[in-house]
Amino acid sequence: MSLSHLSSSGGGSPSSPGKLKTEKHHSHNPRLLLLRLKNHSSYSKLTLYSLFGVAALFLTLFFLSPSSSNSIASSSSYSSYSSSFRRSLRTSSSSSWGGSEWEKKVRSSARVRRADGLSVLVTGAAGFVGTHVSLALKRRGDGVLGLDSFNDYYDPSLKRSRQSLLDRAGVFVVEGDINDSPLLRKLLDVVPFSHVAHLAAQAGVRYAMKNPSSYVHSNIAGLVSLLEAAKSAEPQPAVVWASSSSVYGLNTRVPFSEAHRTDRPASLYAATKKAGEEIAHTYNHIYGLSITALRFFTVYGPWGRPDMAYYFFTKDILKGKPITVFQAPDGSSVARDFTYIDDIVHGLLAALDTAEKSTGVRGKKQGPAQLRVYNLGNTSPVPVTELVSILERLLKVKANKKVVNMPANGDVQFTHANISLAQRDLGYHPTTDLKTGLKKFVKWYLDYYNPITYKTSRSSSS
Ligand SMILES: O=C(O)[C@H]1O[C@H](OP(=O)(O)OP(=O)(O)OC[C@H]2O[C@@H](n3ccc(=O)[nH]c3=O)[C@H](O)[C@@H]2O)[C@H](O)[C@@H](O)[C@@H]1O
Repeated sequence: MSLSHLSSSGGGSPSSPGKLKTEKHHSHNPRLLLLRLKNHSSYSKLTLYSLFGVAALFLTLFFLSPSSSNSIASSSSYSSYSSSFRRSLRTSSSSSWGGSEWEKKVRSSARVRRADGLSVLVTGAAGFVGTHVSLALKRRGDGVLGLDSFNDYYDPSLKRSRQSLLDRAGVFVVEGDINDSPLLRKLLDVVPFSHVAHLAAQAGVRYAMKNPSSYVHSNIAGLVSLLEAAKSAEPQPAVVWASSSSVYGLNTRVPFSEAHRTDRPASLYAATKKAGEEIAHTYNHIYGLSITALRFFTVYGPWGRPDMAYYFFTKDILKGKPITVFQAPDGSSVARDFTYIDDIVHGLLAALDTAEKSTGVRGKKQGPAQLRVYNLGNTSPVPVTELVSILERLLKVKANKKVVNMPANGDVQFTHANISLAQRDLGYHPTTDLKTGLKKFVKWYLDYYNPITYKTSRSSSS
């Protein structure tokens, strides 16, 4: 239940708008409000009791939380705490941490099990890319600790399923927000991480018009909070983080190279990722943090993100619902350099493996540190119309397509990565074409959701 919902639910019965109005007028007098409520229906009493209940729960949780004493110490960390608290309320999840049992789990998850292995803090570990990266690191014997806020930007039950997968692989995911500075400090204190794979972010290009502040919260404030913790840690970890192909914005030179302009973002999402790259520069420059930004190009695959077109197209095609396919104003299709998750994981692990150590000691730079930016794309753009045709063939269902001109929603018409830099420095060689990758995605999707509609449509068409 959201706080806004709570605040709007106080007062009289929903079926008596007149009474509601009067109560609003006197709502500044709590005694009068109490008296009025006493004479009201049981519905009103219930509402009042639940309000008191939630307030009591809020206070209890606040004072019991291990981070509350730290949080009260400074007003900025207090506001970080309360914002993460609000977020966890919204997701009706608990984000308690601390204690010897908890520290034991943290250490055990982060324990390195191969010679010269890495110990990596993966933020956004229950996210799409975060899950795959955590599993791949764990498989090769690296120590991995996850951090995730489990927010409700998309179905949190999918994140919980990914968490179960991670749990079975021995990866513990701490529940918390990257803006919770005391928590970050604690994690970096308990484990001397060699690397941070920072994948927690507010993703999605078009959603930025609906909820702009969530982008500032996660992609700007959250990144600063993470880098602050990293620069003060002993040792300073090397940071590899997810930037985005969207930073190329209105760039028309193709394929997109790291040397091209990125100062014309087309969406707030892109602007926050671009700002992240500049923020990374300052932390590298002042504190000697080794930082690598990876510009991902429309990553897709099993365990993917339900807010992305390939995912919800699959869902809607199976349900027989119409899908909206964007086209450019001149009638040409929009296209994306769709990149398969396994290729991205290889690129990211190579970025971790080639990251040099940060140079700062006790928050002071001791010498120049590595600062890198790489495109991780597939180098082969595919029109969205073709994406739909592939899905139709794989699902054996015809899509109900509505082709419309691309709305002014922050989307760009075309993306295409030049990956020669990543090829040279990371040995990055994507190997999965869209058809092969979507086949794996569809197989996973049908397995995961086992949709009745799909079974019905197959049996009726055969
Ligand atoms: O490469 C990136 O940097 C970005 O890739 C994706 O963003 P996007 O490429 O817009 O991916 P989708 O939202 O899945 O859209 C894919 C294509 O489908 C099109 N589309 C989307 C939605 C829709 O209803 N119809 C439609 O034709 C879009 O215009 C786009 O060309 C991710 O959502 C971003 O988080 C990520 O940072």
